[in-house]
Amino acid sequence: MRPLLEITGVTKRFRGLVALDNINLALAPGEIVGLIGPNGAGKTTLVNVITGVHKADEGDITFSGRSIKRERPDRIARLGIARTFQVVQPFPAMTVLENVTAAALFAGGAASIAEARDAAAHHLEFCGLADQAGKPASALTLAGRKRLELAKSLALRPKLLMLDEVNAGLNPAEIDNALELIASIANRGITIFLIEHLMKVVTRTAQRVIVLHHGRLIADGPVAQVLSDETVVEAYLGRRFAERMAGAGI
Ligand SMILES: Nc1ncnc2c1ncn2[C@@H]1O[C@H](COP(=O)(O)OP(=O)(O)OP(=O)(O)O)[C@@H](O)[C@H]1O
Repeated sequence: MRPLLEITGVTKRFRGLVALDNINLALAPGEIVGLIGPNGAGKTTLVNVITGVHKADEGDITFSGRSIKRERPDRIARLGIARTFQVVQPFPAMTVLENVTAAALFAGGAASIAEARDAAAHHLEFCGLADQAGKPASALTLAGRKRLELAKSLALRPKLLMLDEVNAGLNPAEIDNALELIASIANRGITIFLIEHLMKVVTRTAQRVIVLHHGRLIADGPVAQVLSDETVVEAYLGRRFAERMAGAGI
């Protein structure tokens, strides 16, 4: 099957620092892929390069078969790549519904504001926020703001959704709920790239995991295989984690 996203030979430097070093990877339609790695490994830089926030110094990025390397971030978003941010930033004075309506209008395709509002209401329902629609976004809890972020992303009608630490700061019950929501988004055929520190999230949700370390891709494969990979254990996970995973039969 043709990959939805293909990254070939991508390098990104910040002055002397090589933040991404000759990265090659592909995401197939409908996959859930985890992206892990220690602080400073290059995870957010990779997302920023895919979304056009930073331009790659070398290499190419194709989406649905066409190069997006030189496209602007707004154009890339409209082509079907959405992302959430580590720090969620809704328009605080606008209602929850208005926030998602604004995203739907940005995406284009709605014939009128009323149509965008209807689509937004549908996304809020899907994300379990229908009863909060009339509240100002500032009134939401952190878990609520993360759901709002997901609803806004869905309003862009993405083919690829990149979730940057979407579970950070949530309690275990909230994480369970968020994972259920992520799985149901994937069930709609949306490819998910899950940038995570929480290993539990990756092992429970992703089929495949990619590991970055010092800007290099050091592993890419099925979750169980990567988590028992010697290089990954040494570079990132640590011996105790690997033993715990083996004990849990993962
Ligand atoms: N705009 C920038 N200017 C200069 N250096 C940057 C910039 N963005 C990232 N870097 C550097 O690039 C490297 C990779 O950073 P990046 O934020 O991509 O890592 P990360 O894996 O997302 O880390 P974390 O898990 O802490 O978010 C780091 O050394 C970082 O300091």
